[in-house]
Amino acid sequence: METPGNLFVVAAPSGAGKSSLVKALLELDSHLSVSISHTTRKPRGQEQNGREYWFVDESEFRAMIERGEFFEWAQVHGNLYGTSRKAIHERLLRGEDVVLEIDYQGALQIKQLFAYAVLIFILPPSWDELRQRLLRRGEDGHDVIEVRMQNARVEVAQARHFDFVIINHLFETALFDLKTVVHSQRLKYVSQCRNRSQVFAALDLL
Ligand SMILES: Nc1nc2c(ncn2[C@@H]2O[C@H](COP(=O)(O)OP(=O)(O)O)[C@@H](O)[C@H]2O)c(=O)[nH]1
Ligand SMILES: Nc1ncnc2c1ncn2[C@@H]1O[C@H](COP(=O)(O)OP(=O)(O)O)[C@@H](O)[C@H]1O
Repeated sequence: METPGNLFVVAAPSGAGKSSLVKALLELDSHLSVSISHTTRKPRGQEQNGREYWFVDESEFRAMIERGEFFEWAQVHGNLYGTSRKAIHERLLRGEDVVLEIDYQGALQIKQLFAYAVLIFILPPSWDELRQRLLRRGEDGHDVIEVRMQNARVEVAQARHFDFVIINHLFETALFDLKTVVHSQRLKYVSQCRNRSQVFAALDLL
């Protein structure tokens, strides 16, 4: 089999710019694909089932948990989110690089399963700017934004557990930083092959 691909995990408080950065990165990097999570959150205006997320109801999500279909899952801002095995495992086995856009709880679970995963945390330049971005995005109501601002304090405190922290002040600078992290990990590829194969063997993925 091929050597498993690189696994990048990007987490951030809501509104920091994580989705925008990952989208821009994917446009620049054809070797990278993004994992589509399952969520019980309702779709926003332009979101499509199977593109941003797989939108499911809570009973379906809980049945997937029971069947052991998730590598990780967590409750975030009152909704359930999870990365299905199906979403990433075949692609990693084919040697493709995969990026997960998930919260810090999921990121830490992934690190337990895949020690070689690279954890990247995106910070906003300030609390004020974070609120402005949530308001400008115009997708969430006042109450939802307040919950996200409160949760952001807890989330940002977790940044120290991550391998890299990128401040998204100027978008192009943050994108450059993200690209650099991805490229540097690829340069380490050869030295990590053995460890990666061992993890996959231990998880019965080979
Ligand atoms: N643990 C976990 N968190 C996820 C997953 N998918 C998305 N999230 C996180 O859930 C949070 C809310 O995501 P979303 O509702 O899209 O809001 P947004 O971050 O404001 O765009 C974000 O921190 C996401 O990174 C997943 O599969 N697992
Ligand atoms: N560096 C930046 N400067 C100004 N606005 C930004 C920057 N990065 C992202 N944004 C904007 O902030 C809002 C939130 O970004 P988004 O990518 O949806 O965040 P997240 O996925 O972290 O919740 C969007 O309207 C986006 O266009």
